[in-house]
Amino acid sequence: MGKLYFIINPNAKNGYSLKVWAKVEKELEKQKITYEAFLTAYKGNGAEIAMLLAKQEGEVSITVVGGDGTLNEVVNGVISFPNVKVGFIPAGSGNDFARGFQIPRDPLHALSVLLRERKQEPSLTDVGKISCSSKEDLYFINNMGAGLDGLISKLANQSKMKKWLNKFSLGGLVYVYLLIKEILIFKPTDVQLIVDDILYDFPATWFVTVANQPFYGGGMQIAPKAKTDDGLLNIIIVYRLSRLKMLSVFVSVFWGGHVAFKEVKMLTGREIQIYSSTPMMAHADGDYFAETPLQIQACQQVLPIITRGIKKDRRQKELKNA
Ligand SMILES: Nc1ncnc2c1ncn2[C@@H]1O[C@H](COP(=O)(O)OP(=O)(O)OP(=O)(O)O)[C@@H](O)[C@H]1O
Repeated sequence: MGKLYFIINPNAKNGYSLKVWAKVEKELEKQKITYEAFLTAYKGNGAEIAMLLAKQEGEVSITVVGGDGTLNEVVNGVISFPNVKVGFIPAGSGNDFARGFQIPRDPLHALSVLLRERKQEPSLTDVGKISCSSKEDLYFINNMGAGLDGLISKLANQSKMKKWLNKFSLGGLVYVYLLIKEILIFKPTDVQLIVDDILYDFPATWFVTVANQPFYGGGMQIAPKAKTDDGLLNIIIVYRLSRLKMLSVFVSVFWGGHVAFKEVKMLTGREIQIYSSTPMMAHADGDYFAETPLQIQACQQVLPIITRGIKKDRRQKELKNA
């Protein structure tokens, strides 16, 4: 069993992460568990710390205390090191990873699952790899999106209102506000997708989301059928619909009802190319990344993670098929 490392984003959810970490640290000391902790100092530092830790010989466990953005950094830092297992204690404002991988929201409960599960074989999760001409490849563990959601990620991350609302645990409202505002002015564009060598044309497209797990944007079920270890990415395309209907699609995403709209197309695939008539902004795990054109590839079961979620899902499937 490798040494336990923690990477904490002290700014996640406006410093709420430090309260979470204080609870976790107290419990680790109570249980006399050896660990080492690092606070990130700036954006991108989580990936650097994770990569340095990963370069050690033997098995290493790195647990993120923060939000999905810091987790994304750590995933990118360790992706080429199979000796690293990644854990997560949710302390951010969105926490979609925790939802999708069944990690408890309560810090001490999440820690007890982590301490138990790290003694077991890790679960292997798929991740997506995004390539484009202007930047290095970037991996995502939850989802990526191009179009309206990419634009909103960019605006939300720059927003002063999000910081202020986070003080009252209401940071998520910024996304709702930006979404309603942008729905009124956003200009949809024509999109061509190539999914596993098949070409699809989507006129007047609002967004294309590529998901590895069901949850997105702080609890919306964008891809209700997504599985994290099937080697497939779930693609959701929302196109050719009025601004008013776009609003109803958005509301219905909270319970996964958007799949019933004829303007919402669901596909699955391993290799996806996104082209658009005008460039679409894209995010990876909620952080703005680049613009279209983009290539996305599913990487099957490449990342060991410490969670009970995938194994529980698989056991249920095996029981159903027995
Ligand atoms: N010390 C730091 N200073 C500034 N930015 C940081 C730091 N550490 C991490 N980041 C970046 O801050 C962004 C947000 O972090 P994180 O996701 O952990 O918290 P959050 O926004 O509160 O939660 P969520 O992503 O779940 O909404 C990420 O893009 C991450 O890369």
